[in-house]
Amino acid sequence: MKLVGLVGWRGMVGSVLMQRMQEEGDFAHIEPVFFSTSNTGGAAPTMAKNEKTLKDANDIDALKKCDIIITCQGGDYTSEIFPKLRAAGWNGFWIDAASTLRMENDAIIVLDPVNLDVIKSALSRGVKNYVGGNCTVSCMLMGLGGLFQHGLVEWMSSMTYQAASGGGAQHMRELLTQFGSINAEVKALLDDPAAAILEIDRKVLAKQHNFSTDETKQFGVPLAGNLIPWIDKDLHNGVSKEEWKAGAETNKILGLGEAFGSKAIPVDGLCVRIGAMRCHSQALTIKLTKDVPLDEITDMLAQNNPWAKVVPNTREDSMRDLTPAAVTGGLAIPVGRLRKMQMGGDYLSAFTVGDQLLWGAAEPLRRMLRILIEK
Ligand SMILES: NC(=O)C1=CN([C@@H]2O[C@H](COP(=O)(O)OP(=O)(O)OC[C@H]3O[C@@H](n4cnc5c(N)ncnc54)[C@H](OP(=O)(O)O)[C@@H]3O)[C@@H](O)[C@H]2O)C=CC1
Ligand SMILES: N[C@@H](CC(=O)OP(=O)(O)O)C(=O)O
Repeated sequence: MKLVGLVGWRGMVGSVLMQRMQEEGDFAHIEPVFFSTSNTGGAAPTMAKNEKTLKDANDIDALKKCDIIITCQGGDYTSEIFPKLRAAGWNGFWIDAASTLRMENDAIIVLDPVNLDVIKSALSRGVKNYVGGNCTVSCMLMGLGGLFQHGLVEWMSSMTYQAASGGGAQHMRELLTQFGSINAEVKALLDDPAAAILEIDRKVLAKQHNFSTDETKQFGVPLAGNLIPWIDKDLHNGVSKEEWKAGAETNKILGLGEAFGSKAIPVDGLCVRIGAMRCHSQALTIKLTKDVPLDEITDMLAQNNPWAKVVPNTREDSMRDLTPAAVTGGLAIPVGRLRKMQMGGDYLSAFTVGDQLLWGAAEPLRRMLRILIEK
C-alpha cells in the first residue's frame, strides 16, 4: 500500500477532504501518515492505521518516506517545504490545494472529469506535481465542460458571485458576526411592524459604516448587506489576480495555449465577493464558435460529466435549484438560465453554482489520489 502523507487535514479544505475520503472509502487503499505544523506527537485522527501519532510537517526526512503527499496546508507551507523536499531528492507525488505551483511547467492543474487526458499524458511523461485549480475555475469547468469539449467556446466572460469561504474559515465567521451585529442593531425596530423601513435602513447603514476593526478584520470592509468587487491581489493593470486565473487556469486545465502549441480561449470577467457561505456562483456570457440549438447545448452539458445538471430556464426551477443554499454540501454543479442572447444565436447566457470546498478544492485532490493509487 502506498504511504500517503496528509498535511493540512484539519483545516477547512482539509476537513472537507477527510470527510470525502471517508465517504468514498479511500483510506482502505492507502497507509496514511498524518502531519501537523502545530501538534507533533499528538494523536492522529481515527483514520490512522499504523502511524497513530502526528508527525512534524516541517520534518523533511519524515515527509521523504511518503510515496504521495497531499497538502491543504496553504501556499506558505508549499513555498517553504516543497523546494526543500525536492532538493533532498524526494521523487514522490505532490498533490496540493494551494495555488503556489499551479502555473509551473512541471505541475498539472487537476480536474479529471474535464482533463483526464491531460493528467494521463503528464503521468506517462513522469510529471510528479498535481495541483487543484482555483475554485471558481474548477466549478465553472465542471458545469460548462461540455461546451469546451465540443470546441464551442470562442470566448467567455464570467461575472462571479463568490462566497466568504473562499477567504477561509475566519472570513465565514466574520460574515456571520457582521450579519449578527446588523440584526442586533435593528432588532427592536424589526419587532415593531409599525417601524419605518427608512429608519431601519438608516441604522443598518450607520452600523456598517461603524463596524469595529475586529468586525472587518478579514475582509477590510463590510460584506454583510454589501459586496466587494475585488478578490485576491491587485495585478496593477486593472485586473485582480482572481480574474487573471480565469483565463490562465482554464486554458492550462484544458491543455490549450502557447505552451501546448495551440490557441488559448480568452476567458475574462469580473470577480465579486458576496455574502454567501461556501458556494461560488457565476453568470457567463459565452460567444459560441457557431450557432448551435439550445437543446443540443443542453445535451452536451448534461453528458459531459455526471455532476453537471442542467436546470430548466424557468423562474421556479432557477429559484429552487440554482442557488448557493440549494447546492451547498453536494457535488452537483447545476447550470441554468441557459438562453440565446439578443446579440445573436451564437451568444449564450448561463448561470452556474458550485460548492467551492468540494469541486472547488477538496474533490479534485481526492480523485487525483485515487488515480495515483489505481495506476
Ligand atoms: N479556503 C478556500 O476556499 C480554498 C483554499 N484553498 C487552499 O487550501 C489551503 C488551505 O486553506 P484552508 O483550509 O482555508 O486553511 P485553514 O486555515 O482552515 O487551515 C490551514 C491550517 O491551519 C492550521 N490551523 C490553525 N488553527 C486551526 C483551527 N482552529 N482549525 C483548523 N486548523 C487550524 C492547521 O494546521 P495544523 O494542523 O498543522 O496546525 C490547518 O491545516 C490554502 O492554500 C488555500 O489557498 C484552495 C481552494 C479553496
Ligand atoms: N481566491 C478564492 C479562494 C482560493 O483559495 O483560491 P486559490 O486556490 O486560487 O488561491 C476565493 O477567494 O474565493
